[in-house]
Amino acid sequence: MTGAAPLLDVRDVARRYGGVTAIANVNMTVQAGEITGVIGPNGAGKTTLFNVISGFTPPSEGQVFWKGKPIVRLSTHRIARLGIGRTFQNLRVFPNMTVFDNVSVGALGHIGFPAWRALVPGVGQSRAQAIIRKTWEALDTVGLADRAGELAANLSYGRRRYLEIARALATAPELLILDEPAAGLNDSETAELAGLIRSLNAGGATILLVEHDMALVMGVCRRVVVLAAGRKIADGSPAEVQEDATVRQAYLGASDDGA
Ligand SMILES: Nc1ncnc2c1ncn2[C@@H]1O[C@H](COP(=O)(O)OP(=O)(O)OP(=O)(O)O)[C@@H](O)[C@H]1O
Repeated sequence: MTGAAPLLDVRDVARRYGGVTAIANVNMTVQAGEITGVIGPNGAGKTTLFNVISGFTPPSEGQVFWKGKPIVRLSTHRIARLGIGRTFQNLRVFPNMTVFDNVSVGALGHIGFPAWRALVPGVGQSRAQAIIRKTWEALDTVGLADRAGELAANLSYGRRRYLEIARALATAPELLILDEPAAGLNDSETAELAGLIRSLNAGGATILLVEHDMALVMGVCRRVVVLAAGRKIADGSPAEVQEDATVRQAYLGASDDGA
């Protein structure tokens, strides 16, 4: 643990859906510059935690601080603009739009482009240029620049995962939240993804990663938080959590943990 103030600080967060407690008493921090993993058996509450952090779900209890400021109850849009970008477990690619347009949607949401601005000479133009620049940068980072003009429907499943990452990158996130980015990828694609995650991190992005692929998590994360049945049961280095008896039990006890 470093003594520096965390970039993200999740405090005593709970989220209930009627009688179902998806997560409870969850505390965790993310330090700037780190790659932090969140693992846990199916239904452990990982996606719910990500949804709370990114504003897609309000917590029933608790607070989330971004650079020391509370962010719960801010809109997803505001949270994205503060610097938290995310991908989704289920791909949200628009198949009938080009690769470029799929990504520019992310840049547009971040930079903003109210319609009236397009009518003001100079103003509209500079915004449009910023959107185009951010879009190309993001496509370049994930290696999809040469396919910018193709329909997203033409991309393989693995490349669509990269497209989703590019869209999140186009919002210029300081914290990039990746929700099961390796789902559906084969071994070589997953190894390539590990390289991309490391290079994004080397380029300055702080990363929060939910994954079932243990080799990926243990290979790229410096810290791993383990959830089981909505509670945090471990938080430490990959070696520490792998040796943790409670973690082993949680996985052994899970009928289908996918790990
Ligand atoms: N909108 C919702 N309404 C009701 N229950 C929900 C809702 N979202 C999540 N839950 C429940 O909360 C619990 C945690 O779900 P969540 O999807 O966060 O787990 P997870 O760890 O991401 O699972 P997986 O690895 O299968 O994606 C589950 O019991 C789930 O059924």
